Amino acid sequence: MSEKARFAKTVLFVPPGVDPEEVTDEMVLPGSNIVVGPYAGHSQIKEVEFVKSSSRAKDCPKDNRPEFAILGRSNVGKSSLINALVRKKEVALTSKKPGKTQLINHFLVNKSWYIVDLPGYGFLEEVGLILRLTATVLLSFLWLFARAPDSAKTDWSSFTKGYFLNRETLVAVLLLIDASVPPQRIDLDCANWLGRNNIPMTFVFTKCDKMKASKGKRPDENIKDFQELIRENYRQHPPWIMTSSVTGLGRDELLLHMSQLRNYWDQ
Ligand SMILES: Nc1nc2c(ncn2[C@@H]2O[C@H](COP(=O)(O)OP(=O)(O)OP(=O)(O)O)[C@@H](O)[C@H]2O)c(=O)[nH]1
Ligand SMILES: [Mg+2]
Repeated sequence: MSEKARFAKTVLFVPPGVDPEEVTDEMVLPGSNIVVGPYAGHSQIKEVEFVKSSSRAKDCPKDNRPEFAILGRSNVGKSSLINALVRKKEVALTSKKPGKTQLINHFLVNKSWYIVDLPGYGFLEEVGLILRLTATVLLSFLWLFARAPDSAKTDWSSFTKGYFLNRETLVAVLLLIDASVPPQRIDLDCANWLGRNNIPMTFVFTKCDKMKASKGKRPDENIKDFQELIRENYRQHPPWIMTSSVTGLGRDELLLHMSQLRNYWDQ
């Protein structure tokens, strides 16, 4: 294998249908490590329709359409990203106040594929303390490795395991990472968990417009730090892309990337 192909294979995301030896700079989407291949196609969103909220994987739509799950810490910008992709203000609002059993929200795009809005991880709701989706993932670590209580076990099996591990139509998880702050343990844990379970993911770095580093590092530096922490766990680096819901940075590129993943999955 040539040096170039080795570089392409370890640093870039080379999609199906592309020979790493043939990758050129023009094939890499700006602000990302994503190579565009022959499966990329129509990517713009014309129509979005809220379909349903589900609390368990088995309650999710069963029509076999491909889907992307949006996952990330609370406040990372999940709803803003969905609204930016869709170019509508109100679409993701439906998921703003999920009831305690309404955790997985399906939006049907162009009558052909789904965007799935999941609640943010990293916080507990007030009284009654319902652990929302990925808090459950994290509790499940405790359960697996440190014997958390039975309730965690129940949540784990019925929810996290049920959705991420058994959802056959899941094309990829878009794991949102706030690029305006240094790498967070909770995000790294989540990425590593997905990686260990072979669940395809794309890192979507949000808030990349926050370039004025009054204190701390710039987004590109935080992104580099995050990649380095992730690198050792993967033979091939997962796709990543810089976005901003404020400036629209990365929007069209992310949609194009999603189209190639979807079309390959769908063939
Ligand atoms: N500067 C900047 N701010 C952003 C961006 N995306 C989101 N925000 C802000 O970050 C805050 C949280 O955004 P949301 O989209 O509500 O975050 P969320 O991940 O859906 O949060 P939860 O639903 O609570 O899990 C809001 O104040 C947004 O205006 C971005 O790209 N740039
Ligand atoms: Mg939200």
